[in-house]
Amino acid sequence: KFPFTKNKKQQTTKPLGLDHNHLPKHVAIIMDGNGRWAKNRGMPRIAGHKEGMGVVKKIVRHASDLGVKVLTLYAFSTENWKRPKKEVDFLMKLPVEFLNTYLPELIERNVQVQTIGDFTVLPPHTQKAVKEAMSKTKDNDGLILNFALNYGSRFEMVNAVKQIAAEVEQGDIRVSDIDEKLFSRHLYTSELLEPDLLIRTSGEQRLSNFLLWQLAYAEFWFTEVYWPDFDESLFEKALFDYQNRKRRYGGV
Ligand SMILES: CCc1cc(N2CCCCCC2)n2ncc(-c3ccc(F)cc3)c2n1
Repeated sequence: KFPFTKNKKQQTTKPLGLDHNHLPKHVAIIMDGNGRWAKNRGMPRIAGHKEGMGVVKKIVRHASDLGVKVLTLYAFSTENWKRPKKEVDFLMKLPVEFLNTYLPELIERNVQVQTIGDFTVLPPHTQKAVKEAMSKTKDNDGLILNFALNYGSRFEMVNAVKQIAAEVEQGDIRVSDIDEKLFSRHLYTSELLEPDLLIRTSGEQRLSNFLLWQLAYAEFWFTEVYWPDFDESLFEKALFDYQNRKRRYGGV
């Protein structure tokens, strides 16, 4: 007799906790809501960014402890240059401050710092701090902590098209060689696994020109919570929901 339950719908027990053996390998996060968080408290926007940086440290620790392989954080988009100069100057100091206080722990945790985005237009002090972190952690094989800095997905994709067109023009490749794999290899993320899960805070349900090609098959998880109020338990809830979406309860 088939093990069917009385009623048509398959009844299966839903796991209670996180299955540490089936975590998403690559989690991407749009850390949104820092300005609104500050505004609601009558504080300047930069206070929200500052608070948000503390949450980055907490979530990096937790992702590293859980065994997530890659964590990509949208820290600065190409659109963010339109913010007031004072705010942009503040934001451009955050990588320096973050690494001054946290690089030793990242090294101890075997974290490898990487970046995606058009790096060369960042201020020299920002570039210097991030380059130092990348070189000091390049041999680590723990969590890959990947910061999207001055990143824009459409710029990245047009850039790839230009590179590929130039390779065809030079005769390095033929048009018939161009396929999805070759295109992916011309993106900033060429060495990375594609994201399995995208998390976005503050209730916005948009991609905002983030990893448009790479997120083609990712699960999207949204929360109303502003990034400064995001924490380890919400992070685990996103991973738990991801696991329960990927599982099919008896169905195909
Ligand atoms: C360049 C703008 C920016 C903004 C920012 N925010 C503000 C916006 C989102 C909330 C988080 C705090 N963070 N937080 C960490 C970094 C960081 C970047 C590179 C690196 F190597 C180490 C740390 C960061 N960078």
